[in-house]
Amino acid sequence: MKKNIEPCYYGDYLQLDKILGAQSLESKKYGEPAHDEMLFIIVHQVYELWFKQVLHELNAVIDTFTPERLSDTDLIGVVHRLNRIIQIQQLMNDQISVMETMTPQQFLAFRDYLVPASGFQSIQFKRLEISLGLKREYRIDFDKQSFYSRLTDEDRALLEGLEAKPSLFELVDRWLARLPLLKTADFDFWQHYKQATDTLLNNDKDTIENNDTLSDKEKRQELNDWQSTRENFDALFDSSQYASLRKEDKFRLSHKAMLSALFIKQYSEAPIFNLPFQLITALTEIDEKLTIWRYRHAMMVQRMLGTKIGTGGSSGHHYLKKTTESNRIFSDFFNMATFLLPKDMLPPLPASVSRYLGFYLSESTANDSAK
Ligand code: HEM
Ligand SMILES: N[C@@H](CC(=O)c1ccccc1NC=O)C(=O)O
Repeated sequence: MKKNIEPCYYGDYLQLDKILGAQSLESKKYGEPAHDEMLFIIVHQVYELWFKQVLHELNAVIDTFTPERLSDTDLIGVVHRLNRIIQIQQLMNDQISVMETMTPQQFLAFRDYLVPASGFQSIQFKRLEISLGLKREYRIDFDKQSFYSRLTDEDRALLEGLEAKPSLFELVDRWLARLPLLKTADFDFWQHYKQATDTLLNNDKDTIENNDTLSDKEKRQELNDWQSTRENFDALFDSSQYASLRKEDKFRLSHKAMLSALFIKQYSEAPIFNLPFQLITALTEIDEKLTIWRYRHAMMVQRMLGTKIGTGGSSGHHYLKKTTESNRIFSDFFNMATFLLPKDMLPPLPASVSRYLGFYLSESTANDSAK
């Protein structure tokens, strides 16, 4: 690092004149200044700053994943950055309660001045969703049309450009799919796994059938649910069945990525899988925290507006509540728990597998030609 020549001054360094001079109340322009609009503006500005930081980390993670191969040192950096994002998300979720100190009536004192603006126009939030992996086809119907119609041409072009690039979801999928975890010469995990899951599933079926506390209707319902779990399990061993369930959006990960992730989760305590496991866990956490934010925001909206429509033209609370479940990105990592076996049902990992994977995971892009 070089020695600084000019003295640095706090306010100049942070450009506080710009930041602290950027709160102009709409209500004041109309000659009716509303005390609480200051809070409304500052809370949104703080969110946008955190979005900026989250995007900064996320873009760095995406850049790391973009080359074909990833070294384990790269993976350490990725997990570190994702964990930083998670901490910021926690803060963003907690921040909702600061906004909620404003009462619905205090909000109504300036709300009409904001039409037709709304969070729909937060480009950084949309960038975050798209970069994580939320494609237009996954958005709910209202959002499919409205998503782009309320933006300036410039913003629309920016988001459409981003949609055309690989998202973190796609990059992680590709990385997982390339890990050679499926079969080695002396170890066929999947054959063993299939036998073990058959035993587990049949036990569950017996439990339902012999449960006298269930009515016939309840029993039928539980057996139906059991049947669809059975189909999901079968699809793990049958790529064409997997593909058809994937078409119905039952799975989003590719078949190979799904199996790799499952393998990693099963053997998460093996040192060689620990970093990949931390990656999967961090992505799960990011999805969960974003879902919690959507839910808390939707609750706040209900509290502020009841069932009034939004300034952005949506149905308000109802629309936002729907997006909490439908805008999930890494839901496969959550549902994967369905397929996990207890440790005592797992075959031990042969040393050859660890050695082989150890080589693969610690290999860097530069070493490719040496392979
Ligand atoms: C009094 C507080 C708030 C109310 C009543 C409110 C209300 C709403 C409503 C009704 C929508 C749906 C769009 C519409 O039709 O208007 C929306 C969307 C949105 N709001 Fe808020 N909001 C509030 C605070 C915030 C804050 C603090 C943020 C932080 C940045 C935020 C970010 C967003 C985002 C990103 C969307 C788009 C969500 C999506 O499309 O999935 N809102 N808000
Ligand atoms: N959509 C909100 C207004 C609102 O919350 C808002 C308005 C302008 C800029 C940001 C906003 N925040 C989140 O939607 C409403 O319908 O009251």
